[in-house]
Amino acid sequence: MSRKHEAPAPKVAVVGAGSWGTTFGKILADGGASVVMWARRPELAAEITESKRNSRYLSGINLPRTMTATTSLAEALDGAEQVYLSIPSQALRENLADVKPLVENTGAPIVSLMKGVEKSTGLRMSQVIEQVLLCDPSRIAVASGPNLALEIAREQPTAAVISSLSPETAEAVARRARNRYFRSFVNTDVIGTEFGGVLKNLIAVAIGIVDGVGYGENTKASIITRGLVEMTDFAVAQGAQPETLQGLAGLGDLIATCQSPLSRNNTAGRLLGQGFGYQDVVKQMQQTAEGLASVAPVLQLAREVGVDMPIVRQVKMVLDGTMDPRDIAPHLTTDDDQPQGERTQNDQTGGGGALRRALQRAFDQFRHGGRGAAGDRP
Ligand SMILES: NC(=O)C1=CN([C@@H]2O[C@H](COP(=O)(O)OP(=O)(O)OC[C@H]3O[C@@H](n4cnc5c(N)ncnc54)[C@H](O)[C@@H]3O)[C@@H](O)[C@H]2O)C=CC1
Ligand SMILES: O=C(CO)COP(=O)(O)O
Repeated sequence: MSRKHEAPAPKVAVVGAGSWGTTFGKILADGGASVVMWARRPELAAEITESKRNSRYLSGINLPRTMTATTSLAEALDGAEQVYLSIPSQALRENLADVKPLVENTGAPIVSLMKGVEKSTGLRMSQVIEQVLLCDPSRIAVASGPNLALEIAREQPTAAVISSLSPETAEAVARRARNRYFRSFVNTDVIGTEFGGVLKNLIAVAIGIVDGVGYGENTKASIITRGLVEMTDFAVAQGAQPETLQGLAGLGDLIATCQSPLSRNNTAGRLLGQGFGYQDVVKQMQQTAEGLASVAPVLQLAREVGVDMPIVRQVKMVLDGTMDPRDIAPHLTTDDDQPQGERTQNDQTGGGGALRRALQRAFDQFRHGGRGAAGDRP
């Protein structure tokens, strides 16, 4: 009996073989793609290719047979239909210089899986990609959401958001990045989607700190709730749509990261709360905790748009060693003695926020041919 001719699996590339890059590679492979990872270390590339394992970052997980890895960036990117980037945010720019000539003429979507801002510039990862690759922003997408790598690697059902200024790009990526345990929604609010991922890390550090101190659920719920207000105020002032912060990339990721011991940001905060200094915490962390490097640039951006972020400010003071971790809670909302309303600063501008949102929405609809921008759409 002759075998039916099957179309070859489309090739996708993932740059960075840490916990998230490898997990995302598995998501893509389980969704039907042929995945080539780029790893820095030859022994890790060999382990992924030959043993279908990444024991350092994903202990106990079997990887699909359609996943391989190489230390050659050219080999990884050659013929890739989509390119996913998953390295620490502070290392993106230097790595993109090598990626640039290999993707210049391909038109393949470039997808950021990262959740940090560049310390030296305050730029989001999609902005760094656009700046270094000099590519059309409609080629760039970002993925975010409540996505703790190890849970997904264990195939626990999870949702994410893929965001791009181009709905077509977002949809193409979302179609590739889905399988029986992973569902991708789409939106066009790149600013909100990216900042959701960056900002929840900072609140997760705060939660870790109060956990380390030994405070309980009231303190943590207060920080999570007021943290979401801070996240929304900040992101909206940067041009995000508030709905995005209520979705998977905001509230969803905030919940997951703040309550999971798997979170590295949460873990780093807990060590700070237990009394370890910043340098000791960095030494003890085996994996990337993006929040630590994002605190200063986020506060700088907040100052520039006149948004107060009391929780993030206190995290910085703990990191700097100028605040005892036990003092973080009394300053939850403000140093001001005056009682404050619970609403966001955005709402307290007497309708200015609503007006800005309406204008932004109208602008986005115009830009995207009458289609709405925000909201996690399946
Ligand atoms: N682990 C998770 O659950 C999730 C992580 N993310 C984001 O994914 C990004 C990557 O994080 P993870 O994979 O978790 O970190 P990780 O610490 O597990 O792995 C980082 C990877 O980057 C490589 N790397 C380190 N420095 C490098 C450099 N200078 N140049 C090139 N490669 C370098 C490491 O060798 C490693 O393969 C971060 O922005 C993180 O916020 C997003 C969602 C979930
Ligand atoms: O982004 C994440 C979950 O969505 C992972 O959080 P951590 O980087 O704190 O581990």
